[in-house]
Amino acid sequence: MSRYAHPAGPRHAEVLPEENPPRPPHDLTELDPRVWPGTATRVDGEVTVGGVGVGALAAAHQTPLFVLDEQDFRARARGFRDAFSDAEADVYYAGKALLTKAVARWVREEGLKLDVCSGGELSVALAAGFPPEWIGMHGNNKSEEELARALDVGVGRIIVDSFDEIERLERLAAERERVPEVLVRVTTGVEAHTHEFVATAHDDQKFGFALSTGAAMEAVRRVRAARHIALVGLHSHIGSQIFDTAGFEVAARRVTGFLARIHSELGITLAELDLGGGLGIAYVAGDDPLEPKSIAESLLGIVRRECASAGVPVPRVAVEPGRAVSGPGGITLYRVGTVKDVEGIRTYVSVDGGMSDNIRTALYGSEYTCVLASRESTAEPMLSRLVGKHCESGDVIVHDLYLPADVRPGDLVAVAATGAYCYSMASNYNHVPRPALVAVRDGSARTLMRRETEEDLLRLDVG
Ligand SMILES: Cc1ncc(COP(=O)(O)O)c(C=O)c1O
Ligand SMILES: N[C@@H](CCCC[NH3+])C(=O)O
Repeated sequence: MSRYAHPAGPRHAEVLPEENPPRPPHDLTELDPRVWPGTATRVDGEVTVGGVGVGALAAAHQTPLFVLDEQDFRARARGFRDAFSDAEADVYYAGKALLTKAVARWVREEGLKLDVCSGGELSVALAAGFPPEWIGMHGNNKSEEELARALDVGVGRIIVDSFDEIERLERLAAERERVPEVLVRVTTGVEAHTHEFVATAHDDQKFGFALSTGAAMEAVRRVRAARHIALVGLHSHIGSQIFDTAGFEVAARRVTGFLARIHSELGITLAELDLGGGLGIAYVAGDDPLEPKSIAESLLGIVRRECASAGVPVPRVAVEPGRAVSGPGGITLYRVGTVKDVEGIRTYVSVDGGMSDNIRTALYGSEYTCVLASRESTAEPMLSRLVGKHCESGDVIVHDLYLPADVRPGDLVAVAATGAYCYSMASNYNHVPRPALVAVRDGSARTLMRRETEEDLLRLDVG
């Protein structure tokens, strides 16, 4: 049974009073600028992004289609760089959110560094000509091959995450007569206000060394004792899609306090403090993300104050935003295939993608905004569920949304804020080829990732 009742629409006359339904928006055609890419607008009723209409995009590149507003991406990258420029802090774009060769080049051109967390992400960065010394390498279980490659290409820094890794890195570095710079990843015990799957600073999880158990201090000691590893700093990342400053602030205070403790107990001055990523973005109306400038002021202020009161030099600060750079500029276009009214319950609008191009709804219960994009309609709002084509009833893209009641097969719908963690988490479930990713700018579209074909899928099947 539905959780929601439709207030008035013809398709949902029966009222299911378990909970209040979401209210229909005043205007189903509106593109809320907080949620949609900077250049998104309607022209003669059709949604356009980067000056290109969705109809033309779908005709040229088929659907589903990831569309990325290059101007929006670059502006957000610059926004972070500028927000942290006073302190000469480093901004590392977290490539896990979305990484292609073109994206890596934009990141470089906008003056950001790059955080990678696998050999695959590292290869994309290197293939794009990204300077290795501007790359930070993450991962809680980096393989020998990944660490060896990071050393061989000379990545700027490695963030160590386990005692096994410290030993492994020391051995690999000694074999190569190299001395990589490392940061120790610390878990500060902060309970970030976000989905439990994306919170990363509480003690009971796989990342980092806990401050509370003494593991973090032990890691610092071991790295110091290792002859082929240079300890340059500490790293803390509390989680992702976070809206309130409190979690960031408490973590910054604790990790700076730890830096001061290292200074007083071990006589070591650490030069770098990386406070990770995690800034939330607006997925639906009412989401109220923090501005890079305000978070920069608050974090830098805390680090300076804590250092001053402990009498330690202020370290160079780094942050690692991913979602907040690539998320808002991306949309996904789908073509409606079937519209099924489940009498008295709701209407299921099925599109030609689903959980293989957006797993976030199924995985985290994420919310999204979706509009009819190929045309405007004055039909009344119909409470709908946007679902995919996969063989899974949890294959939902948007649980509850209002679409015009005349939505029909052939229409294009657009889902907003899919630039982060959608393409990068895409799969081939049900042997569905992954969509193309195109960048739009100044009226033209450029393919960044071509659509996968069935031949691509069969190529791997060598049995
Ligand atoms: C270590 C680290 N840095 C940065 C990020 C980027 O996070 P976000 O995309 O939320 O900014 C993540 C992902 O949560 C992460 O694990
Ligand atoms: N993949 C997650 C965020 C995790 C980021 C990596 N630590 C998301 O879509 O929200």
